[in-house]
Amino acid sequence: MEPAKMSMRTTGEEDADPGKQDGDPDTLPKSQSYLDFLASLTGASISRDSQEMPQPSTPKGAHRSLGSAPSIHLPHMQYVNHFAVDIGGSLVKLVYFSHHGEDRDRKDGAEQGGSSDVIAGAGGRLHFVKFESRRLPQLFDFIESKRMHILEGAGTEGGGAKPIVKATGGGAYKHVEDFSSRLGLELEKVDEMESLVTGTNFLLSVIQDEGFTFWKGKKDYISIQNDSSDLFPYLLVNIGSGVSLLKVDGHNQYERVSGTSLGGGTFWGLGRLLTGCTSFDELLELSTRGDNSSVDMLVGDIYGGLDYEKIGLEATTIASSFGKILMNEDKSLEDYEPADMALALCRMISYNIAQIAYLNAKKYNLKRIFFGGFFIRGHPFTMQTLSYAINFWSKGEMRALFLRHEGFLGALGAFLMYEEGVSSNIIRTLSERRHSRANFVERFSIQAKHYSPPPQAQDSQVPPGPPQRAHSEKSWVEKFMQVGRLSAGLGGKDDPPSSPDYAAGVSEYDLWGAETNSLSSGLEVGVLHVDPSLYQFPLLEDPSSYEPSVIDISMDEEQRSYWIGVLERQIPSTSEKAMASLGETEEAKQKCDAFKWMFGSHLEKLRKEPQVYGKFGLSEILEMREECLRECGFKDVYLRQKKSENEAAIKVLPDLLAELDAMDEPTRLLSLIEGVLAGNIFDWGSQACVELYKNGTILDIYKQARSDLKSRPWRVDHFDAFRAKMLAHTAANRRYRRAIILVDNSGADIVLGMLPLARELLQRGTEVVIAANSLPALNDITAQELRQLAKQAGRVCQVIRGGLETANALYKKYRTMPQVQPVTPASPAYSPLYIIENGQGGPCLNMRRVSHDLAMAAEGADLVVLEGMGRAIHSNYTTDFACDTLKLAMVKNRMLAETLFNGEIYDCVMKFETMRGGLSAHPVTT
Ligand SMILES: Nc1ncnc2c1ncn2[C@@H]1O[C@H](COP(=O)(O)OP(=O)(O)O)[C@@H](O)[C@H]1O
Ligand SMILES: CC(C)(COP(=O)(O)O)[C@@H](O)C(=O)NCCC(=O)O
Ligand SMILES: [Mn+2]
Repeated sequence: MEPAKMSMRTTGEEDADPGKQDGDPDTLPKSQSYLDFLASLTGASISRDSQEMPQPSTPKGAHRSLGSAPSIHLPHMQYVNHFAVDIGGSLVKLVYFSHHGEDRDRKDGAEQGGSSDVIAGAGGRLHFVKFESRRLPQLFDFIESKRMHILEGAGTEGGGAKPIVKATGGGAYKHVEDFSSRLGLELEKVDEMESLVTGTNFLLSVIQDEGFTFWKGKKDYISIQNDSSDLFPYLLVNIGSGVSLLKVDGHNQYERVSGTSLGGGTFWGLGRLLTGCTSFDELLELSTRGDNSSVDMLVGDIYGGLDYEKIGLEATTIASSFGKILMNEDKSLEDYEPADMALALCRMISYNIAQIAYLNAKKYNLKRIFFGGFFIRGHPFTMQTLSYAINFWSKGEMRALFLRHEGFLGALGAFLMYEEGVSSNIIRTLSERRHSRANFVERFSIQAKHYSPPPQAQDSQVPPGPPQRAHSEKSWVEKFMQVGRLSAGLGGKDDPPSSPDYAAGVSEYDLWGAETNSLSSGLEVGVLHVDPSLYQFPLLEDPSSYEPSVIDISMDEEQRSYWIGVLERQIPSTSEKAMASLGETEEAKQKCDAFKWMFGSHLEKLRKEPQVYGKFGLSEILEMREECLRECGFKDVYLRQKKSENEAAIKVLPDLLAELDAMDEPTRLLSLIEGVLAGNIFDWGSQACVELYKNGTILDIYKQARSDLKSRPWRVDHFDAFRAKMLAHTAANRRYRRAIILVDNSGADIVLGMLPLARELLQRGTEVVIAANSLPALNDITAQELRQLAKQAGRVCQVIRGGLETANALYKKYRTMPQVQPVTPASPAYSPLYIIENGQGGPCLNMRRVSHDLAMAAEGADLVVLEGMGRAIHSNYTTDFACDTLKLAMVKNRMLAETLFNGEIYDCVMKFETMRGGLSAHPVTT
C-alpha cells in the first residue's frame, strides 16, 4: 500500500449529499476503505504541510454552555476590579477580584449545534497579595497601577460619592485619611473577628485541600463535607502581630475566647533585635539551622542530664526559654549564635501559643484547632513546632490544623462582606455559591519574579531604573516578549521604549514591593478562579471522597519522578507543535520560550516540593500544561492536526456504517467497541504514539492494534457483560433512557469510534448526550468542533442527522438542556443527540466541576460512557457513578499499564460497571 497515493484519493472525494439516507450504499459517496483512511492519516500526520490553517475560532471565554443562564451575571463591563484590605500591625493583605473581559456574558436563544458567540461562565479571579504595613505607599502604587481605586462600573460615576472599600484590621481606623487623600477611596470598617471567621469558613467550605495537618514534613489534607456539616465547632487561632483565639460554631456563630500579646510581632521584633536579620524569611530560615540548647534551659540542665520521669518530662524538654543565658554570666549577645536564638524564640512563641490554644480547646471541648495568620508563613518548621506542642499538651487527643491561605483570612472575609452597591454582582456570585466547590478553581501561575531571562534578554541593554508607574494591563509574558523583541531589534511601533517595567522577569509584585504567599519551602497560594457556570456532576456516587486523579504524584515518589520526567521530555515536541500552530514567527518563538520556561518551572517546583500545589495528580498536571500554553498565547496547538484527521475520518464513515449495518447484533456490538478502542490510539499526548507517527508507521501500529484487539480478553474485558445487557435490553423491550458520552480525541477516535457507538444507542431509542471539551487540549475534540463534525456525519447518517434535529427542537423549546423525554406515539422519529461542553480544558476530566449543561444532562441518565486514557484511566478509573458506567481506553503508556493493570503498553480496557441491584435500564413506555 502506498500512503501518498491513498491520501491523494482521499482529498479528491466530494462531500456526501445531505439528503441521503443512512447506510444506503448506493446513495453514499464513493468513499475510502477503512485501510485507505489509515493510509491517508499516515500521510497527513507525517507531512510538514506549510499551508496556513485558519485561526482557531474557539471562544475566548473559558466556558460556553447552551443551557439556561445561571442565575448569576457579573457586571456588563469590560474590566472590573474590586478589592478589600486587611491592614494589620505588620502586613497589609489585599484580596482583589479581576474580570478580564474574556469572560463575556452569554447571549440567549442558543440553538443546539450552537453558535460561537454564546458564551457563558461570567466569572473572574480572586488574587491574594500582601505588603508590609510600614510601606503603605507601595500599596497605594499597586492599587493605582491596577486602577483598582477607580472601580469601573461601580455606579459611582458622576455621583460625586467616593467609592467605598471594605477594610479590616487596625489600619482601617488608622489610615482612613491616607486612603481618602491619596486614592479618593472611603474605607468602610469591617469587624476584624467577623472577617476572620467569614474568610476561614469560606475557605474551608469551598476550597479543595485548604486545611491540612502537618507531621514530620508530610501534609495531609482534610476533607470537609460539601455542606460543611462536619466542620464545626473548631478553634481558630490567628497568629498575626498578636494572637486571637476564636471558638467557631457555625457560619456566623463565633466568640473570641482568648488572646495573647506574645505573637508574630513578638517573634519578629525580638528576633530582629537578637539576630540582626533584615527580613522575616531570613529569620525563619535561620531558625532551621539552630540548636536551642545553647540558649534554652532544658530539664536536663537542671536535673544533671536526667529526665524528670515522675512528671513525664524528658531531659531535652525546655524548662525555661532563654533560661540558659543566666547560667553563663560572662557571655554577652555576640557570644550566642543567631541561629540558636532564632530557634529558641520560634519555639518559645509557638509553644506558648499552642499551650493557650490547647487549654482553650480543652475548656470548650473542641477537637480541631486551626492556626492562621502570617506568623506561620507555610513554614514547615513552625508548623511542626505547633503540631508537636498540640500533640504534646493534649497527649495526642487534639490535632493542629493549618490553612493554605493562612494570612488572608481577614482580607477575604472583608471582601465577602460586600452586600449591595458597587460589587453586588460579584458578591452575589461568591455568596450564592459560597458552599459550592465547583465554582472555585485554584490556578498556580508561575510568577515572573522567579524567571531568569533567556540569553538574548540578558544580553540586552535594558537599563535598570525605577519602576514605571503607569501600569499597563500587559501580562508578564507580553512584557517578556517585548523585551525579547527589543533586544532582538524587533521593536514594533506599538512597543513602548525600553523601560524597566518591561524587563523580562520583573513581576509587578517585585516592582510594587508586594509579595505572594510563597516561601520556597512553604505552600503556594494560587489565584482563585471563580466560575459560576461550573457544577459538581450529580451522578458521582460519593462526591466527598471523589478525587479526579487516580495517581497522586504529590504523594508517590516513584510515580512523581516518572511522570515529571515524561512531561519534561515532551516539552520540546509540544513546543514544536505550538510554534507551528502560530506560524514560525519570532513572536511565536518567544511565546514558545515562555511556555518552555513556565511549564518547566512548574515541573521543577513539583519535583522539589511535591506538595506545593496541594494534592496534585496527573489530571491536574496535564491540565496545567494546557493552562500554560493558553497563558503563553497558544489557543489551539493541534488545530491543524485535528482538522486533517477529522477530514480523513469523515470520508470513510459511510463505509464503516455500511459494514456495521451488515453485521448481526452481537458481532456489531463487538466491532463498535473495537472501533472505539483502536481509534483511541490517535493520541498526540502520548510520547510513545508520537514516536510512532514520526516514523511514519502509524498504519502498522494501528493495524497491529486492531489485530491485537481481536485476541480477547483485553486487559480489562467486561465486554460479555455489556453485550449481554444490550441484548437483554432489546429482548425485554428495555433500553437505556439517556447515555452521557464523555469523548476524547479527534479524527478516527470520535468519527469512527464514538459516533458509531452513539448511533447504535440512538437506534435503540436511547437519548444520547455527547460531552466534549470546552477548550482545546492536545488533539481532543472540542464541543464546537464536534458540532460541525456531527453535522457532517449527519449528511451520511440519518440517525445522527435526525438526532441533532430532535435535540435542536427540544433545546429551542426548553431553552435549556432538556430532561429525558417520555416516549409516546407523538415522539419525534429520532432520539435526540445532544452535543454539549464538558466545562473543561484538559485531557482528563474533573467531575467536580462540569458545565451547567452536563450537570443538567445527568438528570435521568442511566449510562455514562467515559472514553480515553485521560478521562477513563488517569482520571475516573476508580470513580463510581450512580448508574451503569462504561470506561473505554487504549493504554498508551507503559507505566500506567503496569501500575494499574499489571499490563503492557497498548493494552485495551473495557470496564463495565452496573448499578447495584441489576438492570438499571427502563422499560419503554409506548
Ligand atoms: N514579610 C513579612 N514581614 C513582616 N512580618 C511577617 C512577614 N511574613 C510573615 N510575617 C509574620 O507575620 C506576622 C503578621 O501576621 P499577620 O497575620 O499579617 O498579622 P497582622 O494583621 O497583625 O499584620 C508578623 O508579626 C510576622 O511574625
Ligand atoms: C494526555 C493523555 C492522557 C491523553 O490520552 P487520551 O485521553 O487521548 O487517550 C496521554 O497521552 C498521556 O498520558 N500522555 C503522557 C504519557 C506518555 O507520553 O506516555
Ligand atoms: Mn485525548
